[in-house]
Amino acid sequence: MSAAYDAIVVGAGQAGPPLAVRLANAGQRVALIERKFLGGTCVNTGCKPTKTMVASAYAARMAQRAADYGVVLGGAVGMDMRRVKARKDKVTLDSRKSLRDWLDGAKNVTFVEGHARFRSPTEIEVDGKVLSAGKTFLNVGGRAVVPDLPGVTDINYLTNSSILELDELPRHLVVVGGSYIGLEFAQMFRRFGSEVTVVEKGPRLAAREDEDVSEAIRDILAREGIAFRLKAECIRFRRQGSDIAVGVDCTDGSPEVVGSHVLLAIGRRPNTDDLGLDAAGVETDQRGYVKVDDELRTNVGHIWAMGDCNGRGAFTHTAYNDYEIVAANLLDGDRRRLSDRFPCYALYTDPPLGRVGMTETEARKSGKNCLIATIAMTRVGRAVERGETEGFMKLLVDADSRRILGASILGASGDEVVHGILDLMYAGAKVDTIVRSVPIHPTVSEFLPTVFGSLKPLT
Ligand SMILES: Cc1cc2nc3c(=O)[nH]c(=O)nc-3n(C[C@H](O)[C@H](O)[C@H](O)COP(=O)(O)OP(=O)(O)OC[C@H]3O[C@@H](n4cnc5c(N)ncnc54)[C@H](O)[C@@H]3O)c2cc1C
Ligand SMILES: NC(=O)c1ccc[n+]([C@@H]2O[C@H](COP(=O)([O-])OP(=O)(O)OC[C@H]3O[C@@H](n4cnc5c(N)ncnc54)[C@H](O)[C@@H]3O)[C@@H](O)[C@H]2O)c1
Repeated sequence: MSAAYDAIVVGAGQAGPPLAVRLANAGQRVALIERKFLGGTCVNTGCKPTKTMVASAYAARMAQRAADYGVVLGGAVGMDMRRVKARKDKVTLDSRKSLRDWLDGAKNVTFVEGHARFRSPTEIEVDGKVLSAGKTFLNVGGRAVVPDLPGVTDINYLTNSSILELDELPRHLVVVGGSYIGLEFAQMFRRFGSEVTVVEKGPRLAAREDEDVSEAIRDILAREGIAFRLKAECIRFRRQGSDIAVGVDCTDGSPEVVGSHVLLAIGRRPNTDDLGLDAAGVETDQRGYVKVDDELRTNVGHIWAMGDCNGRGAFTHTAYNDYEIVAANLLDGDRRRLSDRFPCYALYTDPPLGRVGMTETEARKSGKNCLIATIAMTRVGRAVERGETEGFMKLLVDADSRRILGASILGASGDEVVHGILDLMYAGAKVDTIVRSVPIHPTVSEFLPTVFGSLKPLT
């Protein structure tokens, strides 16, 4: 028995549900298939739970620093990890429920629970039931990489999913991987009161960023008491009583770090290995990401791939934008393109790093005639008033076109401030526009005209 639809959407992450509803509202019969939780990674094991816990960690930090602000607390600051978890669970469950309510209210969308696998280019099997459709949209996301490192199967390691289930405080959390996921969890648990060591195989943290940004992030986190073991080449694990010994073989320091818990945060892989893509003839690259064109179409004309599984973005906003691109082209006659998008994201350490466009390293490699300006957050009045003066801003401009090339804003509200720059880039405006703007005082953003006004050649 096979059920026929106009469209099948596989995966209810950030792109699948809105596309299913748009197609259904346009009169198409749509099946939306999800094997686990509505909302996918972001809602259940990614952005939402982590940023909710980052908020708890910020509150803990402010309580620990209360005396700096003249606030007298009744006693020592402590954590109730069960309440931290309960708060996080509520935010996640509320979000999942509101998505469920929205989909329940959508006409023409059939929600199918189970694991989807292609049987042919137009047929998908879910728990023995076959669904067919003229168009299929993949939104299957990704999962944590579990490396094939010696001893890894002998220990109880944590990933970004299982660490969210902890309702106790790790005595010593060893975080393997010093990038976005690792650093957010490292700072969070340090603020909750754990001893934390970050083990990174590369020579620096967040290696996609400029070296000065990586250094500043490391300094900020080290001042909070996080230990780092960089250039950790031969990582291996062994049990030591109830603890876990992580072999790091760094060039200096002890060859082992012994912790009570280990978090693996060494990257993500797409959920495309168990999707039967061969049966559909859909091509992937060497790492398993589905190959797509500028409109997110795969090599099979009636199959599209959106979100993390296409390797063209790794964020919630890029997955959602993929939905917008597909919907615009299919339903609105609006030729939106992947190549219209500027890279942008934030790292939610505190202070956060807001990023858009090129890094300084990329600007140098571009061969363009570039201008650069920087300012330390110690010079930003609002940051001083808030007692949050760590970090700096770095801005890059094309000297010939006077268009903004990129920005790294590591500092108080850096994740928000960067949007003023992002908006100008989308507007195609010259930097002179912002130099003449009159911003509100006192804000962190008010320094943008001043900094853009002090551009120097990038030598
Ligand atoms: C710890 C962490 C923190 C993050 N923080 C941020 C952040 O602050 N900001 C940000 O922008 N991004 C963040 N991200 C990244 C963000 O979560 C992802 O980029 C985003 O969720 C990708 O959405 P997606 O729709 O592509 O896939 P997903 O959200 O992963 O959804 C895919 C869905 O498909 C389902 N699925 C997979 N295979 C099948 C199948 N065969 N059959 C049926 N269903 C299937 C899965 O169960 C899942 O529900 C974070 C990620 C992590 C891990
Ligand atoms: N704020 C955000 O938007 C946010 C937050 C978290 C995650 N994410 C998304 O999740 C994705 C994955 O993040 P991630 O931090 O897991 O991966 P990543 O690919 O960004 O970084 C992995 C890190 O692990 C290191 N590494 C790799 N193998 C190792 C090994 N064997 N031992 C030690 N270190 C090793 C790498 O050198 C790198 O520094 C990101 O690309 C991002 O898109 C986004």
